[in-house]
This record gives sequence, structure tokens and C-alpha cells, in this order.
Amino acid sequence: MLELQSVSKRFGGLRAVDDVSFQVREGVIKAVIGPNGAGKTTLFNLIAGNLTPTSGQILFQGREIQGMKPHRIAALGMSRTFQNINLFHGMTALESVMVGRHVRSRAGFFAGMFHLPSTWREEREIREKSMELLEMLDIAEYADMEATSLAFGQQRAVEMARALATEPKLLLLDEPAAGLNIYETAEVARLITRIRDMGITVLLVEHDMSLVMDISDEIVVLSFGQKIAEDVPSAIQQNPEVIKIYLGEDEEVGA
Ligand SMILES: Nc1ncnc2c1ncn2[C@@H]1O[C@H](COP(=O)(O)OP(=O)(O)OP(=O)(O)O)[C@@H](O)[C@H]1O
Repeated sequence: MLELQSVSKRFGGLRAVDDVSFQVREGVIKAVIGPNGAGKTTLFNLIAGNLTPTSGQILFQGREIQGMKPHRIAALGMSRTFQNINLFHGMTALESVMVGRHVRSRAGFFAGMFHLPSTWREEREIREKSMELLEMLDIAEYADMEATSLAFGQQRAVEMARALATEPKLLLLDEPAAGLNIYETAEVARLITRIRDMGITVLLVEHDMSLVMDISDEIVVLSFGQKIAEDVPSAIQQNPEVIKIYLGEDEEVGA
């Protein structure tokens, strides 16, 4: 699904991402972990097209995408969420998801604005599809509530539904558990697994180690921009180098 070949990103003299290579196979949940400043966000921005690598190739379904604009990469079937919750005020949960779906609509913005008959059916389809996504993520009961008034965990689910509305093949989740309590985190874990089981490949960056260990099929560990390990969770938990960088941070792997 995704392949990084010797990807580097320099900011002046700093190598934020340094010669990183790995693959994400179709149908898996893969996590990127590492201490603060390890280069995780930079790596995500390189993949989604928000940054251009200094060197190296990024292949999405066999096609080189490094340097492409984010909307072109999105149109190829990659969707992402952001670290900070990013929902519009004044929109219901359902409308928030419909916005994501409109990106794909054929009728386009102007036809929609003038309420042309040709768009009615499409509008109804978008509404139905968006509702299905809310149901799939267990938040249908909040469809008509203002999205920004919901609990954090529910807002995260709305964001995921919005990202799924573009029908991506690969979903990038940037710290999906950030700011959530343990119950909400457990719920998000369940949703991510469900998304994977729908056949969507998931790549996530996450600080919450128990979430990563619970749901990931494979983990890549970054430290100072370099990949220091890549393996299944049980092997990562026992990897001496990984333990060393996390103990240095006063965190326990798999805690
Ligand atoms: N636009 C930028 N210009 C200069 N330096 C940057 C820029 N973006 C990131 N960096 C630096 O690159 C390094 C990697 O940062 P990055 O945010 O990718 O790490 P991270 O692993 O996501 O950290 P965190 O877990 O704290 O989010 C850091 O040293 C950071 O200060």
C-alpha cells in the first residue's frame, strides 16, 4: 500500500527524518512511535504531501507521490486526521461528515449551491452514506448535535468518519488518542480495529503505548529521525534499544 525508500527531511542542519525506509502492507494497522522530537509528525507530513522530502521516494500503491500536493494525494485514496481536533463550529456531526463526502461528489460546489435538481439525488446519497459511517463508528445518535459540543472521544470519532467519507484505501491517524481519557482511548482503539477490518489500511502516530501495543500489527520506532526498530508489538516491547530510549524518557514500553 505504502513504501518509503530512504526518505530524509532536513530543516537547515537538522535531520528531522533521516534515511527512513519501511513498507505498510495492505490491510494492516501500522504504528509509528518514538520520543518527542523523533520526527513522527514530520514523517506524516511527508507522506500526506504537507512537506516535500529532501531526498528519497514515497510510493503509494506503486506510484511515486513525494512532492505531490496534499489534495492530489488525497484524491489517490489517502485520507488523514490531525493531532488537534479540527471540526467546524455550527455544523452537526452529520454535516461534518457530509463535508468530507462532498469532496468526492460529482455535482460539485456550484450545482449544490443553487440546489439544482440534478444534485438532489446526489445530496441524498451523500447524507445516507455519511449516516452509515456515523452508525459504523457508533455515533449515529449524535448525528444532529453540534459536532464541537460532543465529548472529545465522540469528536474524534466524527473526525474519523469524515476522513472515511472520502473512501480512502489508506487512513493516516495523527495521535488519535491525544487528550482522551482511558475509556475514550479504549473506544478509539475499537474503532480503529473496526476500520482495519473494513479493509482500510491504517498508519498511525501515537504516544499512548498501551493503545499502540494493543491494536498494531506492526510498529516502526523512530529516534532522532532514524528508524531504530520495526517489528510486531511483542518484539518491540523486548527490543533493548527501544527500551533504552523509552527508559531515558522515564516511560515504560507497553505500560
Ligand atoms: N518546520 C520545521 N522547521 C524546523 N524544524 C522543525 C520543523 N518541524 C519540525 N522540526 C524539528 O524536527 C524534529 C522532529 O520534529 P517532529 O515534530 O517531527 O517530531 P515528533 O516525533 O512528531 O515529536 P512530538 O512527539 O513531540 O510530536 C524536531 O527537532 C523539531 O524541532
